[in-house]
Amino acid sequence: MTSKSIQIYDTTLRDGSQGEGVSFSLNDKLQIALRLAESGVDFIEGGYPLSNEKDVAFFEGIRKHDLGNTKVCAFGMTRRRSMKAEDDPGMQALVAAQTPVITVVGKTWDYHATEVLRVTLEENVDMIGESVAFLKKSADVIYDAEHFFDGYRANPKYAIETLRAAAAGGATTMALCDTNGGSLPEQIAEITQAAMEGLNDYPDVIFGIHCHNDSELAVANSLAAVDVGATQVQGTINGIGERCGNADLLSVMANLSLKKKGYSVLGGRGLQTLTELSRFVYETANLQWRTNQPFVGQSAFAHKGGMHVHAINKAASTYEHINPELVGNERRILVSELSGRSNIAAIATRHSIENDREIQDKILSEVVRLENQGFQFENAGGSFDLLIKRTVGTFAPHFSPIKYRVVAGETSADEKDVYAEAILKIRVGDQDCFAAAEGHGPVNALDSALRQVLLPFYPVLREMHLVDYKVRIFNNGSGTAAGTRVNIESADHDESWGTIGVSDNIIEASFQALIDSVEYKLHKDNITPAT
Ligand SMILES: CC(=O)SCCNC(=O)CCNC(=O)[C@H](O)C(C)(C)COP(=O)(O)OP(=O)(O)OC[C@H]1O[C@@H](n2cnc3c(N)ncnc32)[C@H](O)[C@@H]1OP(=O)(O)O
Ligand SMILES: CC(=O)C(=O)O
Repeated sequence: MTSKSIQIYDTTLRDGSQGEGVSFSLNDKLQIALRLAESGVDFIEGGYPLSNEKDVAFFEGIRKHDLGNTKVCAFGMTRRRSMKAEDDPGMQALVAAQTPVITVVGKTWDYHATEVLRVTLEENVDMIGESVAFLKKSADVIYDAEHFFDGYRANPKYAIETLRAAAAGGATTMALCDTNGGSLPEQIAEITQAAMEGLNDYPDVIFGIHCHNDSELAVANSLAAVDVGATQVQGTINGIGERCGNADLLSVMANLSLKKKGYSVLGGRGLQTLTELSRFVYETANLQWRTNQPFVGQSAFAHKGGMHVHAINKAASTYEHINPELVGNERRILVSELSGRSNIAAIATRHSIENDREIQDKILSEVVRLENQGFQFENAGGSFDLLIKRTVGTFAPHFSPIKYRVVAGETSADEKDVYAEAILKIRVGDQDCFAAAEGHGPVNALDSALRQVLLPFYPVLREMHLVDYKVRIFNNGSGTAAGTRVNIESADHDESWGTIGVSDNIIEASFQALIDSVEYKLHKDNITPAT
């Protein structure tokens, strides 16, 4: 059976940028557009040229790149009331963007026409028809029917009349928008079908769907529209966008390709780039990853419960709806107080303890004991690795701390210059070594002092650096004072690893995490301890 190709219309750079906390630079926009084109999306809505200079510059910049089959669209609204289309600055800006496709949004809900635009219903229809006809002289036109589903429920005849005006003006695609994100899948299906019937004398017009996620249904609603014949889905990468966001195109594409029968996206190319694309957009937008994001999230295939891991080790499909590799993601096994032996065995294969139930039990009880004190090993793979080595008896310390002192304060009341100094005594081999260092803060000073002492013995430590430092205050439930948990993320050229420290004292917790981070590096590189 040949599959039906569904066009993927990405509006990360326009509707996505309307999400709270999202602000793309010009370079971010260009980089994301190039990345989207590499993945093979059909359309990239690059921005709103009437809105700001950055979006104008984006259209100038992106023209210099070959995007293959991907088409760039400029976005704008229909002409203003009481104005000819050709005189409207918004229309002129759209044409000046010189894109092969222009997407123009119009009002389809009678209430919006009269209450928001303050025009008669007839003038709104004229605004739509005339705007599309004017733009059509320069580019293909996609018509975004704003509030189509609410509009149809309020006044079906009028909503269809607005679509017909766009079709008569020459729009090739009717993108039906659930702008307020309040519709249910069955409503989307029924109203999309009604729209198609209302335009059945325009057989070349295709239908698209543009859903917002206010009812947490944007992906389901997009799929419902496809079920009844929509052949274009609009959305954003990671679902970023106005209010609760847009349909997450990553989930839409994965569901269409892997779950629903008979559809293909991205020209039939594999979906293995989706996870990387998701992370690229998060990083570029400087947004926190949504770890439990379906398909592409870090936790999407992370298994924690002991019974789950036990089953996964026998057959992955017992607790996985798809093979994570299909979307470029990976399986992760977590270790915690909820673990059974299976978690330990699965995660510790490189320690050759898969079949040693006694050692597995010992490790497990050590994990439970430490988690009781506030440790968490889910994001501290480096510390967990050392815990296994210590339990198995293969841990060989490369140094032992004897004492440290950290001082922090202000240099002068006037300048308010904050300083931190650390003094450290540690034993390396048979030598007691001292170091003193300054830093931007107490942890930075300690790190510098530690490196000062250790580098002459272990030059390989030059390769590693700290990537992230997180502090969490927790109450361990014992009724005593709150504890401090410090997580450090370190990296070298080929790996990153997390370590953890827990104490009543933030400096002590940080020092523990620092020590583990250095020991992990030295162990993983098989560096022999100095004598
Ligand atoms: C559903 C969507 O997401 S649509 C996209 C929404 N995105 C954005 O708004 C981001 C970009 N927007 C902007 O930069 C600005 O709002 C601009 C440049 C478009 C307009 O700015 P301003 O001229 O200062 O107007 P403002 O934003 O206050 O109001 C919108 C104007 O557009 C009119 N308008 C709104 N929708 C339409 C439409 N579909 N067709 C014609 N006019 C419209 C409104 O009536 C109002 O005009 P008025 O002040 O004469 O009544
Ligand atoms: C066009 C658009 O973004 C909307 O109606 O939601």
